Amino acid sequence: MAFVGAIDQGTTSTRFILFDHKGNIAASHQLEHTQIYPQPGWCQHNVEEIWANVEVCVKETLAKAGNPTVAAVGITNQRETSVIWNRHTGEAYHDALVWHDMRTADIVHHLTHDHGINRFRQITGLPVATYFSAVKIMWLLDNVEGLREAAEAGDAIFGTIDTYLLWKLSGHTVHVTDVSNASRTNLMSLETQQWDQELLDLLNIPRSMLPEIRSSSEVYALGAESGTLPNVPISGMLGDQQAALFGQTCFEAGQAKNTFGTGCFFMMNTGTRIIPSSKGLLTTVGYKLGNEPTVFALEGSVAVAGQVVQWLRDNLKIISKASEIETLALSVEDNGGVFFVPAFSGLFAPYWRDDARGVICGLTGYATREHLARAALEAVAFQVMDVVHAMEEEANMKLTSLRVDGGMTVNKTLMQIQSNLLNAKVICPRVAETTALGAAYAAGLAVGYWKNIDELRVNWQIASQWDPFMTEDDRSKTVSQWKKAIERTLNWE
Ligand SMILES: Nc1ncnc2c1ncn2[C@@H]1O[C@H](COP(=O)(O)OP(=O)(O)O)[C@@H](O)[C@H]1O
Ligand SMILES: O=P(O)(O)OC[C@H](O)CO
Repeated sequence: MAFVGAIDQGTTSTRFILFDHKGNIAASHQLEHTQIYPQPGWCQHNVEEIWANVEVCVKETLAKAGNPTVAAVGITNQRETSVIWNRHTGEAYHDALVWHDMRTADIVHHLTHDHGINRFRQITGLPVATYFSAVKIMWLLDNVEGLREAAEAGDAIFGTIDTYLLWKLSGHTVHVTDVSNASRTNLMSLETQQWDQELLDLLNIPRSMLPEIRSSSEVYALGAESGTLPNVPISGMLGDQQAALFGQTCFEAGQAKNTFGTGCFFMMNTGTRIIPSSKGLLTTVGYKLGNEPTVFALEGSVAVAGQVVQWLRDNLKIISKASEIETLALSVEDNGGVFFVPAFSGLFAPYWRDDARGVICGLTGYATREHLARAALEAVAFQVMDVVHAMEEEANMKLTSLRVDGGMTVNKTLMQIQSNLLNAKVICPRVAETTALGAAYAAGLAVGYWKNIDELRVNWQIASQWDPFMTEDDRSKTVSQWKKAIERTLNWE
């Protein structure tokens, strides 16, 4: 029996998962990698460590499954995270700058002041922010000695993590990205789906260092003969949030999902229409299957979700493992008046305020670590509520149900809080690994393992569902306190 594999290279960990034709998981292996924090607000990853983890995850998964036939492999990845390496030696010039790294705040202020953000939004669908790759490339070119010269000479090449992994898997030959990842760089025109020369000139980024932009589902390369996936077609690439949208089979305009991982990412399929946002959402590429028309999406990105649980564990040490947050939160009736806005990387959608910093407010002598744990979970749900409300205003509709996935969905208390705040059903599918599944689907479609998307629709089934129970009065009181807490984060930096 043949399987389709997916490499899911996330912010905190890397997985390789084998799926069968029904979308069931046959085997998987996962490894965490080091988060390097050289200064407050900075975060970088060692791409050699990530690549080593990919190789181990692939080997271990294949061994667990008894070394089966692999029909195709897809790649899905933390998006925007940027690395530049030497095309001859393969060595990275610097650790990858992670999507939530804020070292580029000055570049952003300069660009916003001098050029305004509207031109970027018009062309790429994104505001100028520390989040996207363009300013990370500029920082690397300006701060790593000799790098600009190497880039201009054609020796240094850029990639998001999809591109880097494909380049490694192909035996250092193929330098390609997919249109969903390219749409997160702030350098790609949504209209042409090519790099935009006006923006490249403005930012002084040499075009020759950028990968070729291709669809999300086609054979890009065969795994190198000497590698861990010899001659296996690498035939799907999607940014991880777009992969989750695809894995959740949100194929129709209006269908939406929210992924609860390190951050939270709400995304709604908008069909073949590019819908500009006036409410602080991102207009982005959903996916493109081979030669079919590109499908677009609107996204609400929240920088800190599961990361706040890691922070309570690693920095405050009030829990020793992530699951303990639920036990603590459940041991109190409510948040005891405590509100926690984890604006560790400023605030992303719908606010886009890099001057914001985290606050814990409403503290009295009554507050305990249990209340803080509850406030942390509520913060995740409030942030998702904010982006959903922005989407509802933008699209003039009310969301009645939300498909969810990601590592935090094991937390049933969070799912119930989310349902209450949204006043909508929250639905978790049978296969919770929707990100990897989406990449596997893209890869399998390209090689005919699945014939069409109708074959994928039947694989999506409900595993659990949460219905709201909260009075409108209680909801509006707590939401208005959350808004006051948000106000207190602003104008800090
Ligand atoms: N029981 C839990 N309750 C709350 N958060 C959890 C729980 N288990 C894991 N998490 C959080 O989920 C996140 C991992 O989710 P995952 O989808 O694997 O993230 P990513 O793809 O961003 O690496 C971590 O930030 C972790 O703190
Ligand atoms: O790896 P995740 O799940 O934290 O996702 C990160 C996003 O792709 C950042 O845009």
